[in-house]
Amino acid sequence: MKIAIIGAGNLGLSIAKGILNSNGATTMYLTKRNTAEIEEYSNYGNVTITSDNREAVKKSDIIILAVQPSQLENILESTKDLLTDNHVVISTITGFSIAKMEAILGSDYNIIRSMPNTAISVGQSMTCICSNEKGKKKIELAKAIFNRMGHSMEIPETQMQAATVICASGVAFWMRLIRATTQGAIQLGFDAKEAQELAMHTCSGAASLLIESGSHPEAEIDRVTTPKGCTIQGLNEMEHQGLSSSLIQGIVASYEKISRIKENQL
Ligand SMILES: NC(=O)C1=CN([C@@H]2O[C@H](COP(=O)(O)OP(=O)(O)OC[C@H]3O[C@@H](n4cnc5c(N)ncnc54)[C@H](O)[C@@H]3O)[C@@H](O)[C@H]2O)C=CC1
Ligand SMILES: O=C(O)[C@@H]1CCC=N1
Repeated sequence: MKIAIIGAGNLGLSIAKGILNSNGATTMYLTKRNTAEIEEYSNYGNVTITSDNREAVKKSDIIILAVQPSQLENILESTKDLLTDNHVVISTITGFSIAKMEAILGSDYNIIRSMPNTAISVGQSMTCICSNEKGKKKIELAKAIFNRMGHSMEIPETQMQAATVICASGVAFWMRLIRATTQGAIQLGFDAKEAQELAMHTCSGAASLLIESGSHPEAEIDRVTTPKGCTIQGLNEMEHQGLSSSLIQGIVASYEKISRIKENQL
């Protein structure tokens, strides 16, 4: 696959790392206005660093857009004459609807809208995707690309904002939970490094249990909670303090915020 990543910033570079780690591209173009910061990527034999988006589009089949929302329109305008039937345009831009992209490009091109998260750099992103009418036949290709770097799910575009909160912002939410657990572990006597190791591997193991068994979280909780034991004591105290409620309220607040962003109107 010949892949161009237009906008090699935080997310664009995370995607580049994920693709490189999974040997997912025959050639890759990474574009950025000032390329000095990403020169190191040219050490990979198949990667070209450039500030020329037109060259990247011309020489690639899969165009991954990872610029800030305000930069997208100009980029689409300045490259649209190069697009062909073979191109698959994959946007990662938060809040930029397919209708808005079609208003610039027209509806004759394969357009995929995606919401990966930053764990894509380590091959563990939960990525939600949807497409325009024309792009429907490319959804499986897009899923195959993202499945190399984690897990993907096709969703209706109307759920994209909710997916942004749960999957993209979700990385930050889980980080805070891991940090809080780490702080608790330090209070119980572990040093900071040990505490983080215990917290993150326990978190990863808990998620793996659900992924591999397919069981419900409460079923796994029942396996851990000894009657009159320490787990139920801790869990109930967390709930008295509003653990589940604060998480749900935070998720809803995040969703309300993203829903207020003007560009999100479909
Ligand atoms: N799914 C997720 O977890 C996240 C998604 N996002 C979304 O990803 C997009 C990118 O966010 P970040 O990577 O944080 O932004 P960023 O600002 O780090 O990266 C954007 C990059 O685009 C480059 N750029 C600007 N104009 C350009 C042009 N004309 N041609 C080529 N490159 C150009 C900039 O130099 C910069 O390196 C945003 O639209 C944001 O909404 C952002 C953070 C997390
Ligand atoms: O915080 C934000 O608004 C963006 C969208 C998802 C991740 N970062």
